[in-house]
Amino acid sequence: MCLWADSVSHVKVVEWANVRFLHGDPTYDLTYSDVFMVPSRSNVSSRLDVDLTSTDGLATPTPLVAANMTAVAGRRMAETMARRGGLAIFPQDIPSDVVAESIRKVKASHLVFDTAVTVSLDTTVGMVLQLIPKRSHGVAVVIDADRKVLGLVHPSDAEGADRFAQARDVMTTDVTLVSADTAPSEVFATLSEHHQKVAVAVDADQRLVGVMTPKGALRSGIYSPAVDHEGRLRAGVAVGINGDIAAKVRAALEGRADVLVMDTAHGHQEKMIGALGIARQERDRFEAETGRRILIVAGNVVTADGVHDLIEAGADILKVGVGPGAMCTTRMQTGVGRPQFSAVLECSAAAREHGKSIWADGGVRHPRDVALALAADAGSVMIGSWFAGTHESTGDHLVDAEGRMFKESFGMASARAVRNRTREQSAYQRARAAMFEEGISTSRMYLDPRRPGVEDLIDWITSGVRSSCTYAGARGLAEFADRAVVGVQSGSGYEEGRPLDRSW
Ligand SMILES: NC(=O)C1=CN([C@@H]2O[C@H](COP(=O)(O)OP(=O)(O)OC[C@H]3O[C@@H](n4cnc5c(N)ncnc54)[C@H](OP(=O)(O)O)[C@@H]3O)[C@@H](O)[C@H]2O)C=CC1
Ligand SMILES: Nc1nc2c(ncn2[C@@H]2O[C@H](COP(=O)(O)O)[C@@H](O)[C@H]2O)c(=O)[nH]1
Repeated sequence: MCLWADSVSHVKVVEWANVRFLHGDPTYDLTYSDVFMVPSRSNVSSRLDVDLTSTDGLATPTPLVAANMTAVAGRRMAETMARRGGLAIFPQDIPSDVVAESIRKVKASHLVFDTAVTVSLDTTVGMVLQLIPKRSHGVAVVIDADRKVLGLVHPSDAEGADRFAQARDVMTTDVTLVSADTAPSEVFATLSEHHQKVAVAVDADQRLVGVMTPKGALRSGIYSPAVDHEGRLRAGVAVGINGDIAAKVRAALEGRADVLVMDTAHGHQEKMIGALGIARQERDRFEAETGRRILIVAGNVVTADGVHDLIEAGADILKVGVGPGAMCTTRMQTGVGRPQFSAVLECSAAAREHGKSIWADGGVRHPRDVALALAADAGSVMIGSWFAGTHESTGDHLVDAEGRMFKESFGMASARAVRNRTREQSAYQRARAAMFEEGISTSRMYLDPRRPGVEDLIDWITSGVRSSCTYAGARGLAEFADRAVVGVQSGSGYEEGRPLDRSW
């Protein structure tokens, strides 16, 4: 720790770990809400000049990871996250053959066009309306047995129709068809010209490839997809620390996982260290056979000691965060955990000593939280509950008494998740395991009507982070962590920054 004068802003700052603090060394641990960043002189003249490539060794174009939670990460989330440059991690509780099949589908998806919601001519209107919200593009494509496009159903087409009417009765045949190699900017122009909301891409045999909205076309010009060695979308898989670790790791690797997440609540325990040793062995064997090196993420930890021990045991990236999660009861139940900003700061510095990095896991509720985690030198940021409230999360759409759409979420250490995870054990063992719940079993994650899709949230987050980088004068995330100057604020300081939607 040292005192020094900042050459740009001339404020006295203190270097603590990897971030510079205004006004000296904080004497207690901090959450994201406790801190703010001050602007510095910058020569970055456009937010689009900022490169958001993750600094965690995976080098994904967008430093965001959808958490390995059953209510969050499934096939649609994985595909959409990767198309926009991030990642999703399939949870440990899903059988490995199901995960492998989901990854196969993710890797079969188009890099640019979104996978369509498809129905046949005789699908009932009730079913069509249930399927449309599974994706953000807001339509169902009617196809025949050969995947040839017959029409489109918009929710408005089905208004007033009997639920047992069929897609053929309500579909429109006024479809903007484009070839699958059309540039997104051209798709955008065509849609504007025809006043259409969605273009349908087809191959040379007129078979459906995917769909694109004007927003999707814009996004394709901003984001690069996260791709594997074959140019296919990437996805990760989580493995718990119980049972046959070698078999589970092998199944994940053979199922084409691009990153392996060794995951438990208390990552700094001997059982994790043993499990990591096994995972590393399997990973190295896989590399020798295939030439593909898969990075291992391990956690969760919140101390430098935890970081050092897990890196020694084989971790390439550390998952950091105990108790900040929205579904989490750990802190209230055990008193254990650590305010997340300080946990990220200390653990990222410890990991960098080994040339490694961390993921800041949990507690993110606003774009600013992601920016602060990256300023504290997280390589990527993992988000669970916030993403649970989107079209692409795994849950069904539900509607409350006021007509607001929500999805149900739950913690991975809740009684509900524990019951699921221990389903092959005896009733007695399951009941005993469920006594140790550290998460909530049901919660409502409302879809934000302005940002109902995970891509809307990614846009919101990344535009915030790009802007944070330019305020700090950084063109990339390593530079951002280097240049960010952080201050500690009071509760009223935080409150002052919140927008007001009505007068006071
Ligand atoms: N980031 C966080 O703050 C937290 C995250 N989670 C998430 O919940 C999911 C389930 O994790 P987990 O409960 O570890 O389940 P796991 O199924 O991975 O089991 C954990 C194993 O570790 C043993 N263990 C020892 N001490 C602890 C402890 N303090 N907490 C938990 N297990 C302990 C358990 O034994 P025994 O059951 O006999 O004690 C069990 O064998 C994971 O996805 C995890 O990331 C859960 C809690 C906190
Ligand atoms: N203590 C618990 N932590 C949990 C549980 N389920 C998930 N998690 C952790 O939260 C993050 C996601 O945080 P969020 O704020 O974005 O929702 C996740 O990755 C886990 O580490 C739980 O039941 N108990």
